[in-house]
Amino acid sequence: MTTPGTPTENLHVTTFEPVITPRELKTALPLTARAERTVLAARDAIRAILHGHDDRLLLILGPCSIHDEHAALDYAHRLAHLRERTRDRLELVMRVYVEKPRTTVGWRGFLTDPHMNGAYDLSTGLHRTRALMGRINELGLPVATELLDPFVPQYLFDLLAWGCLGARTVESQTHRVMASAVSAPMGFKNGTGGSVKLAVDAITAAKHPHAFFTITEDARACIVHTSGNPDGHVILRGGTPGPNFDAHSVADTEALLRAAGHHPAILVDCSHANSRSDHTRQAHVWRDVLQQRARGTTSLKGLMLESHLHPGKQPLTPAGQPLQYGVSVTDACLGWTDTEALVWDAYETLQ
Ligand SMILES: O=C[C@H](O)[C@H](O)COP(=O)(O)O
Ligand SMILES: C=C(OP(=O)(O)O)C(=O)O
Repeated sequence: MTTPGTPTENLHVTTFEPVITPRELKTALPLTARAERTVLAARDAIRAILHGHDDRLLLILGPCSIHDEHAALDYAHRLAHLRERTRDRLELVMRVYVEKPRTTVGWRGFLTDPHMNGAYDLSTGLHRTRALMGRINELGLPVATELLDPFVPQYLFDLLAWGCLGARTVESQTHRVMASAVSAPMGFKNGTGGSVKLAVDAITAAKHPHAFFTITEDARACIVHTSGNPDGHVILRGGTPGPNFDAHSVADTEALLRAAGHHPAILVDCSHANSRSDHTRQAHVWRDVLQQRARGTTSLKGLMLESHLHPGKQPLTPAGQPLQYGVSVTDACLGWTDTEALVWDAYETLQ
């Protein structure tokens, strides 16, 4: 649909394109009874871990970004199997990140650009993402993702066990008020500059009631009033000054959370600035945090790992050229063999 030109508006808009409504998408790809059980049980388990009623560890593992459903399901089958074998001590959830926040520009994720060619076929991205998240939940494996576009939750978030605001949006009021409406527990990353206070402020903001513009199930513009999200927690991911997974940083974070009146619940992201963007260093971060937890730091509730079927990353190839199977196209990831070994390390540490 091209835009009518007027002298004062839409000067930089090329097209408006109609999109399916949330209700139509959910009718085409409904939440099945099995998937609903996965979502509800995982949300309860994660809340219990965060609030100290369950002393298992929350592990959020998976690719930096989804770009290929087959590889994602291959990974999901393996993780679902591992989840079953470790569930007495660990709560395993899969990272299904489909919208990527970029520092400047770059591929913006499977939902936004599913053909990876700059066509921005968001309608197909929505369908394929909902289908994929549904199938992963059907395996009994809960889904975690980052909230980026304010309209996307209406289409997908009945399938979500855990959500987060990333380091680039944690200070954004738009995203904080959106988080206040999310039914799942929400993690808040420290800012890219390293400020943990931004994450603590985001927890405070998201815990409060808010009102904001969004769309209904039938895609009518509306104002939604929220009651606030009571399950916010900090994710330490390091920042410009360096990593922040060490015992001092964890103690400082705990103090900030308590001072703001929040339950001290902290996850550590082993990737990003905590690994200095070297995927192989994630193992060191993981083991260090497990040792802190074993020494009695109970505010450490879980870990996040960027992990795929095969280690490393690959550049996006020119159109038509095949990509390597199961290798990240965004941040470098650990491969499956190392991932499995780290999960068993966590299992043994929690003995
Ligand atoms: O997690 C992924 C990346 O770190 C994030 O999307 C930023 O990527 P960029 O700095 O390569 O744009
Ligand atoms: C973008 C991500 O992380 P951060 O917001 O910490 O950079 C991510 O986890 O994919």
